[in-house]
Amino acid sequence: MEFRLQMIGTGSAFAKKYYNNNALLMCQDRSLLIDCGITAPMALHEAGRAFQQLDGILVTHLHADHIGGLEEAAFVTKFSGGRKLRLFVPKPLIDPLWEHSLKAGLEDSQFGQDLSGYFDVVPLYEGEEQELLPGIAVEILKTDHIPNKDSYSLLLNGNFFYSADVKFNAELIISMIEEKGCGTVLHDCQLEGRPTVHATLDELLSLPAYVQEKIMLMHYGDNMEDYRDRIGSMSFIRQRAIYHIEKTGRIRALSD
Ligand SMILES: Nc1ccn([C@@H]2O[C@@H]3COP(=O)(O)O[C@H]3[C@H]2O)c(=O)n1
Ligand SMILES: [Zn+2]
Ligand SMILES: [Zn+2]
Repeated sequence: MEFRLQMIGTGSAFAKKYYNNNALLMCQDRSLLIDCGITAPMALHEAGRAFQQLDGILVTHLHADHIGGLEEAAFVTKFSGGRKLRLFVPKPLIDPLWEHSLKAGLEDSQFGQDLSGYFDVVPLYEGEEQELLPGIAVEILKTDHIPNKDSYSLLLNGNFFYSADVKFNAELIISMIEEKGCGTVLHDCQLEGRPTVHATLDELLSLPAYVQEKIMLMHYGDNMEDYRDRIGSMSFIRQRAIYHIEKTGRIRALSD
């Protein structure tokens, strides 16, 4: 199935010019947010949308640029009288998301003793393709980001790879293209400095050109424009532009 994608933010964790790297997926009249960082409430608002209009939110890992907006999402949907949002969470992250991130703000003896007080929680499991919206399915892939912290990349509709936050892993990227037949790899990117917890630009530039051609870079720093001519055969995905994802997993811009 085809779908549309709009990055409401494309910035690295501490970027100021770009919002947190969070993605809106749209299919028919439904929409789902991949990650909901600190800046997501403002970024969604600027994209002309509100949490109450979403059909769900998916969480890839527990850094604040990916979950820091969930308290607002919970409160505004809970008290707007609308329906609960579906919250798609890899199973191992469900308890820590509540206990270590959201409980302090959301625990309420009347309204919320756990995540289910605010969201319809849908656990995601490795090795299973699960439907997020009619027309959009996901398989979560546990990937390496921070030692001993669970973090997941996403394979959407079997042929669109969304890295979320991950260290460079050439085998993973190449297998997504060669074995899964991915039309697009949307990858996080640390533009400068030595490798720490993200793929660096230099590491991604070590990939063969036919692989780079399928890579779009996200989660970049405020100085992204300085790198426009230094990204080989890759390209940058643009904040707030709307893209069409074809049945083949290939991406094409629909708007600026
Ligand atoms: N071991 C770590 C852990 C975190 N960090 C920085 O903190 C950010 C948290 O969000 P992120 O998007 O995963 O990017 C992380 C690094 O910039 C880092 O540089 N090294
Ligand atoms: Zn991040
Ligand atoms: Zn992270």
